[in-house]
Amino acid sequence: MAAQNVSSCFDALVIGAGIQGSFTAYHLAKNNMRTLLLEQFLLPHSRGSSHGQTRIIRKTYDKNFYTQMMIECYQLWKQLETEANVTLYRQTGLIVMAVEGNLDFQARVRTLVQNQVPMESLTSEDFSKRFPAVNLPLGSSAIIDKTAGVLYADRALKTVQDLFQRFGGMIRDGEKVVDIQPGSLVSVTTTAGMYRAKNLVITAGPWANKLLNPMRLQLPLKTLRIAVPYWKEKVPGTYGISKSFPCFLVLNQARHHIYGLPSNEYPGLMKICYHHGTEAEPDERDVTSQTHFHDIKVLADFVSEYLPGLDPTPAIVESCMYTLTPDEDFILDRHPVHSNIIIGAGFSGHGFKLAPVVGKVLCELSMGKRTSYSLSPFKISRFQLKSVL
Ligand SMILES: Cc1cc2nc3c(=O)[nH]c(=O)nc-3n(C[C@H](O)[C@H](O)[C@H](O)COP(=O)(O)OP(=O)(O)OC[C@H]3O[C@@H](n4cnc5c(N)ncnc54)[C@H](O)[C@@H]3O)c2cc1C
Ligand SMILES: O=C(O)[C@@H]1CCCC=N1
Repeated sequence: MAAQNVSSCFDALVIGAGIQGSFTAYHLAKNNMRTLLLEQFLLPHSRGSSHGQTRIIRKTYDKNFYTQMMIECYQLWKQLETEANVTLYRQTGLIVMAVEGNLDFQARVRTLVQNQVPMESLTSEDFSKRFPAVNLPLGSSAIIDKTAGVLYADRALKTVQDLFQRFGGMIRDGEKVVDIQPGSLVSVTTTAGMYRAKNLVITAGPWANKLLNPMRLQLPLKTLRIAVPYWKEKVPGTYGISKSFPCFLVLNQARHHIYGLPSNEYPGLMKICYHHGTEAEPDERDVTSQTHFHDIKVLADFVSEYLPGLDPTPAIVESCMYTLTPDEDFILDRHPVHSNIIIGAGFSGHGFKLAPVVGKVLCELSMGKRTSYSLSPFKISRFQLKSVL
């Protein structure tokens, strides 16, 4: 269908069909808003932050507001599974490990206790009995967040997009937004045509600042290319989901956290990542192959120390993007000048599990409703901006 024939004015237009934009569009369509979701690439694609087969879901957070949001996220993920009759979540539990006395660890335990999340503290004897294939260094603490698990990410993204369309929403992929003209009706020009909408939501992942620049807004975002390595089990199944091996998170063992998921998506291979990367433009993510070198070395040392049942050389390395804010909290707010332009950005490598609630509050902002959560941790005004009109 040519863009010119598409209904000329929408209630809402969402730019970016990653998990945040897709969930926003889903909630808007469920609220009977005539909604268009625009995506620069043909779907599905692997250039942004939402691709890949799995993500961790957990209530373990150091900040109470995320744990509170996660309580509703679990319900909304469940609802999505029911609406689409698919399985998106598998409970595995999450081991959290840190050096004794680590303040981040203590904050996470407090938040779990405060919110009555089922959890268990493990002594080192308990630990080695339960997880004989993991070396917990002397002087470490460990807990299990029992409700944590794996989200099937690619399947989840497609499910949200399918349901959005089932609720009457329209997706146009392979259309890059090249111009935005603010106003009471926002005009959006793509490589294929022009659309108008009463409200615009920008959820463009690592491309957010490129879209905001012409509107004189630059958020303090860093875009990082992230290595996604898979490590081979010496004995297949040692760390397997079918043997109930959990996800894990090691706090600041290196400079940044290290996390892993049980072997599942590629049989015999376990995904273990470093919660950091190298600064890169999203369109240049793959131009040099050398920059994963440091992160892989950190992970290889970790694997040798903690997970002796894995070969410490990755079998596969994929890539993904993070968009970091300085405090690693999200940006969920209105454009400071154009109040019918809503921004969801800076998901800082931990936004997938929270997307059902992120989408809900971006929808609420767009519809002028009172938001279900306080958005003060997510405001643009917490930063000193260089260039806002
Ligand atoms: C390796 C890795 C592991 C992670 N692990 C976890 C985890 O375990 N748990 C967790 O909760 N989170 C995790 N995350 C984070 C989570 O995946 C991200 O926070 C989330 O996917 C961000 O989604 P997004 O929609 O903001 O961005 P994206 O997925 O990048 O979506 C933005 C979309 O906007 C489109 N776009 C941009 N510009 C334009 C334009 N001009 N016109 C049209 N379309 C445009 C892009 O093409 C893209 O599709 C991980 C991330 C990575 C990279
Ligand atoms: O959000 C998650 O669970 C993962 C693991 C911890 C660091 C970031 N992403």
